[in-house]
Amino acid sequence: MHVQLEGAHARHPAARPEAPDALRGVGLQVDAGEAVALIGPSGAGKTSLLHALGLALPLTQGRLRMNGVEPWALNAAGLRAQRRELLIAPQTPPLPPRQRVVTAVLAGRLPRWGLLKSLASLFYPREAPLAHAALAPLGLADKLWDRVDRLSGGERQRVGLARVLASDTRLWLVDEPLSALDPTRARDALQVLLAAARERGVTLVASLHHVDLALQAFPRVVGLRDGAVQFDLPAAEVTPERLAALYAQHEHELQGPPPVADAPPPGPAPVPMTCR
Ligand SMILES: Nc1ncnc2c1ncn2[C@@H]1O[C@H](COP(=O)(O)OP(=O)(O)OP(=O)(O)O)[C@@H](O)[C@H]1O
Repeated sequence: MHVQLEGAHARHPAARPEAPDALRGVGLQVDAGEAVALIGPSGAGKTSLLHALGLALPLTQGRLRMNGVEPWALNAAGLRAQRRELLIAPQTPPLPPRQRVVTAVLAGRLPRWGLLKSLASLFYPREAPLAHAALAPLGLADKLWDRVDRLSGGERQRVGLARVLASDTRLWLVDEPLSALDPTRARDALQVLLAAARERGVTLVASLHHVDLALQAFPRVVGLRDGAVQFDLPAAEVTPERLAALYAQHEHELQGPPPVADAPPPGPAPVPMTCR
């Protein structure tokens, strides 16, 4: 899907009146099948930009076009149809505690399924092979029938990515997909995501706190700060000087998130023993 933002301003409904807009005049054009990384310090507007592209945050000024169509000018049914073409993957995937992994992954298909098929899938997930195929490249094939609340944080995050792989949408908007993964898993998961998007011609826009990974893996990198695009360049042209300016006063974020220990979920609470 081709997406184009011009002079985009947006603010969150709950923003304090004196707070500046989350997006302040963003211009961005992404071709069908292109992969773009968003980087920038905390509060730069990366999530807001993904939500604006994902029709979850309306523009207060400017224009958004998707395949030449202005989605916010459509009627409610048209807007719903446009939303079915895209998937927003939040940093922490919303996974109900007792849900099975297979059901969580197949949720990536829900926008395409009718109500009956969606409900039936909750009780009898017929498309389990589809979920299995999405989990396998992320190293989670053996977790298909596990409960999500028995997974570690990193496994849950990879289930969120498997949900993206299982969807058949044309635009993937992925918000910091690697925060709970160790460096090797993060690199592998990113390669899986990029390869799948490339093979299927899906447009991929991903925000990343791992600046090194963004520069290594993505052909094009957009630097955001204070709700505006600071640079939009091929990764090879993003120099240390540009990064230093982008992260000025936030230098510690340039190192990426702190290393994670992907601990298994906490076990059952200890049972108190009483001695007579
Ligand atoms: N739900 C909200 N309500 C009000 N203001 C918000 C909300 N979410 C974000 N903002 C504000 O919008 C601005 C941009 O935030 P955003 O979350 O898009 O940044 P970000 O670059 O994704 O940050 P991070 O890297 O920390 O996730 C910030 O000033 C933030 O305080």
